[in-house]
Amino acid sequence: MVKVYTIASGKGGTGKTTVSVNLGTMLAQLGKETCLMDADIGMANVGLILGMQDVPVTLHEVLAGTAVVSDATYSGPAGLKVIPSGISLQGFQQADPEKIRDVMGELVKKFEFLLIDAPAGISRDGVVPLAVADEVILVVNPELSSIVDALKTKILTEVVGGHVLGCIINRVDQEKTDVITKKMEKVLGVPVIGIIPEDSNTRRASSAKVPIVIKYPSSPASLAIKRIAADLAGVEMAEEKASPAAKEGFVDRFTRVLFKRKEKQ
Ligand SMILES: Nc1ncnc2c1ncn2[C@@H]1O[C@H](COP(=O)(O)OP(=O)(O)OP(=O)(O)O)[C@@H](O)[C@H]1O
Repeated sequence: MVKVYTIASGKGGTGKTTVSVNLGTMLAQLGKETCLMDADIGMANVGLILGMQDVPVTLHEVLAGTAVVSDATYSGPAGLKVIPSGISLQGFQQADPEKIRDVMGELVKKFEFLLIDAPAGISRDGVVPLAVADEVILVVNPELSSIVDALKTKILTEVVGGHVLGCIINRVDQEKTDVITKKMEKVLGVPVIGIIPEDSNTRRASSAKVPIVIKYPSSPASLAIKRIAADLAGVEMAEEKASPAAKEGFVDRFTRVLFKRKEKQ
């Protein structure tokens, strides 16, 4: 039986796409047939994060009725199947978000897990992914504005007949984990299903266009994402120790030295 999760936020930039890409990759690595669809059709990022920005057919064409789902499905890391959205404004204008229901109808026959990266904010194209999922997962940062916007998304999900499984708190200062968990559960009224620490390797992995769970598998954020994926997949995972931040690479070191010199001049 397929399980459909929509990864939503409310406020933009909370790490929704990072979580979607890495959870999808981990589920695939755990041997689950998994597909990630970028339903953020106005501000698509999945393709950019995975280096698929130049693919010829995207979800835009499928939602415009000029291509079929299989034409827009690509192989990603660890065997994850990816349906990226396009980045053109014209493609966005021609895409009909209501058609996501038809796309899902096809995908649910083929996969064990379908992850949908939803748009941030409250918009017409954002409502369908909230309504069609089995469960919605909110990705929220510890800041008040992020919590308030996540609460609005939770309420909207319920209004359209969807269900929120819980929230993932991303970019957490590890020393404040207990306080923030209690606060989040109280304000949002949903369980915290994962806590991902602030981790500079996230940005490095994103620049390299490789999911952090593959590029830096022992990094603190990777370990947190692996735990969430294992819980969703219902598999036991041995405890792994986080390794310190990745060593500075040659390019980083070169840039740092170069800029230091320039600053001194
Ligand atoms: N745990 C983390 N530690 C440090 N940086 C992070 C973490 N998670 C995400 N980021 C960084 O935060 C930025 C925003 O992440 P991302 O693009 O995933 O957010 P988003 O919610 O999908 O944004 P949008 O609303 O624009 O779609 C990126 O630069 C990403 O590398």
